Amino acid sequence: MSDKKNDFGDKEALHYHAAGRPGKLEITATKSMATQRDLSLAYSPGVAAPVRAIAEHPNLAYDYTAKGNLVAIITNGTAILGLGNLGPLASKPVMEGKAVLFKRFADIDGIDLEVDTTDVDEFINCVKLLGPTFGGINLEDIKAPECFIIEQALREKMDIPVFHDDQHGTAIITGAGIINAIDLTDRDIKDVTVVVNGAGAAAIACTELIKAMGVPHHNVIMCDSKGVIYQGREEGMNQWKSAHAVETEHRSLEEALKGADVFLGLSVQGAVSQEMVKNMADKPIIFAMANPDPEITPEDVKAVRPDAIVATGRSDYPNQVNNVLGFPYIFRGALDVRASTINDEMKVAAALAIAELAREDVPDEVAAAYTGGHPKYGPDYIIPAPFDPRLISAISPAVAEAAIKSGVAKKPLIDMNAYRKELAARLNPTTGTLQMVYDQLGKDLKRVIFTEADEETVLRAALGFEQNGYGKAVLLGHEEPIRDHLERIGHDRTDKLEIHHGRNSDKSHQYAEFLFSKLQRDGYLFRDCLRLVRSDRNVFGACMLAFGDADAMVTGHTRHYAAALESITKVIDPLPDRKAMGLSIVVAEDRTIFVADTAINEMPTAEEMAEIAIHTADTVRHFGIEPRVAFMSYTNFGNPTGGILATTSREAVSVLDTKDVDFEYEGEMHAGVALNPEIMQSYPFCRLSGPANVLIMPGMHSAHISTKLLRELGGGTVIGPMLVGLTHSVQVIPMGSYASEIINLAALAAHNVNLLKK
Ligand SMILES: NC(=O)C1=CN([C@@H]2O[C@H](COP(=O)(O)OP(=O)(O)OC[C@H]3O[C@@H](n4cnc5c(N)ncnc54)[C@H](OP(=O)(O)O)[C@@H]3O)[C@@H](O)[C@H]2O)C=CC1
Ligand SMILES: CC(=O)C(=O)O
Ligand SMILES: [Mg+2]
Repeated sequence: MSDKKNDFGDKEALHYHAAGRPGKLEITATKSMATQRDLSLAYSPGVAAPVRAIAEHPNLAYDYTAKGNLVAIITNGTAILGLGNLGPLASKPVMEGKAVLFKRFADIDGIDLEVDTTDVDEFINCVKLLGPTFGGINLEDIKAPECFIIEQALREKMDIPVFHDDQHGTAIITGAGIINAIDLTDRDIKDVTVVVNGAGAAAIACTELIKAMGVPHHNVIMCDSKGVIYQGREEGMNQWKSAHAVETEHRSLEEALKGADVFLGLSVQGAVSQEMVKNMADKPIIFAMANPDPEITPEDVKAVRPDAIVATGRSDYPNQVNNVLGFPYIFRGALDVRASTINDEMKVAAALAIAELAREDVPDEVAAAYTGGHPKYGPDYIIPAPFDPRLISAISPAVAEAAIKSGVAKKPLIDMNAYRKELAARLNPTTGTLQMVYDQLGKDLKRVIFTEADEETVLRAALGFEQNGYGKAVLLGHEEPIRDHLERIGHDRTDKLEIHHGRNSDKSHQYAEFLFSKLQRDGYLFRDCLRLVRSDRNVFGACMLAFGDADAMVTGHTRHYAAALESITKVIDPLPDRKAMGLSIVVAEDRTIFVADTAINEMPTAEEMAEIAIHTADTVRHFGIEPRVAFMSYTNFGNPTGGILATTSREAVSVLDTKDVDFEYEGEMHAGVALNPEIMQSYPFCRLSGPANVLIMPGMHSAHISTKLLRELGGGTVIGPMLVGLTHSVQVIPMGSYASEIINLAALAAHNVNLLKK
């Protein structure tokens, strides 16, 4: 039984596994199988063509089958986590779990194979014979010392990567954590003394890696179930343990831990007591990694050693040192360059990439996935969290690059930068949609105002925007809180930042005069305008744009959309013949859809809807997407007749018919017809050549509600609403946006500057 740090019990865990379709996996087809023709292509006779091609050129299996993205997670269940030898069938939930992690974190298709034998040769033969099916083999939870023999033999016999996760996956993450824990406690790796508890698969591999990283052999004492492994010991030994035997007086874990700097636990629950950690050196580093329950809990450590850095293998404590941080990404990199093996160079590259990533600022999405505030490199954050979306683009390219350099890549990558972007887009389709925008920004840096820079989230976004090379961040806000946040975040280049506030700006008078010239006939006095410029950041920022003191602006983190817009439009006019409007971008797994008007025109007339469609189509083209516009309704082509909302959508189509537009449009229709090609086939006269990618809504309520629903229910990532149709580039973010969402809109704001010039 666990110590119940988690908030669920065994009953809930069992229900989770049994609910709906039992287990955690299913297989889905990647090709259409809707018609007789599809069947002929996928199976007989169509399948004969790839069969012959592969028979002639075996490498074509990577082009015509799932092999290249398919990894087998293979075990015999002899060391299931720290639960021991419970057999192959009982190990299935863990192996299915690993398959899910492969998919979730690296888009790799994993399949679990539980092999019913403890005979080493039988196991080796079984796995070897399965070779043609897979792009890689992940061995899991096979006990030592058999695992060493099995892995070694399979590496020699197979031409695809074979990787025993409990050995190398664990060693890589432990290595990364140790690098950072040593750094944070001001130690030198050559001086640290280490006690390793456990002498099995994980412990031996971790010990080998930390020694390769610089910990001297004689500074490491290894213990197993019989105590210290000292030179000359005979009981319970094997060649792998002997390699780590040292000359020492110590015979028990308790004795070995006296004065030790580091404890690495890869054994069983409860193997370490509070008494033992009390006697360790100052600022001890304690990695209690037995799963599911550690050798000692962080609470028990902290009660007696508040100065300790503690890590466990679990996700419900800080510092999760678990191989989930490694194996998905290591295989991703190896598969993508068709590496024949995963060698030491690739493992070291992975460890360094992980250690490095922990020292960078943490994005809000990661912070939001964990309770306890925004993690910052330090004793409680020595290693990135598994939900960190940056892991894939940090680790996999490092592994791929090391494979290429060490000569084991059969398909070297040409463009590492493009690969990094592709990886980021693979798990977060938003990145793909915005990539073109980001690519263009790098070539032409714009000055973008962040109006609420004294809000920490906005400040992080501004710094991230600048650090990523998207443009120059111009900060609006009170200087003192901005500097306080910067200090807390650990930003050390404050001298390079440009901070403004209307209250102490020498431009305020000039801006107020300009504003007065615009507003005097609306009853504003000069002093009203001066007050606005000094106190309303949206007015001040908009004036900066009007005077060319900055190129674009992003605002709205703490003010309602309408309120922010009201201030902005006091200064900035709509474009001639254009309507200001809000355009939201919904990035779903397999497509990107634009929805308008999500922000400004509450009940557009038919003419206004047509206008919104024209401007949206124009904007969509700037994203490199050919618009297919659908006018939305709850009715389809006049059936049923419907009320004002339906008829307005229908009339908007008629209005467009009278204009000479160069994009596809159709309506009125409901969302099913617009987005589902099979339903659309029921209306053969429909002029759209494919599913719609621009949805023009009959009112702001439906536009707003539908995009918010998608955002909350997880049907897609929603960017925006993006404000279009003003003479200067301004974006108003939804209140309380994450830093990454602010960066996206800041990037769009910078990108739109050039569109306005066209
Ligand atoms: N956090 C992570 O990412 C990972 C954690 N682990 C954890 O590490 C542990 C070991 O896994 P693995 O190496 O695969 O298993 P193995 O079966 O290969 O090794 C188990 C080792 O633990 C030793 N052991 C058992 N009881 C004790 C004890 N009371 N004191 C000291 N040593 C003991 C065994 O000693 P002996 O040789 O005498 O039998 C053996 O050397 C498990 O708890 C597992 O969950 C493993 C992989 C990854
Ligand atoms: C994490 C893991 O692989 C184990 O505990 O065995
Ligand atoms: Mg394991």
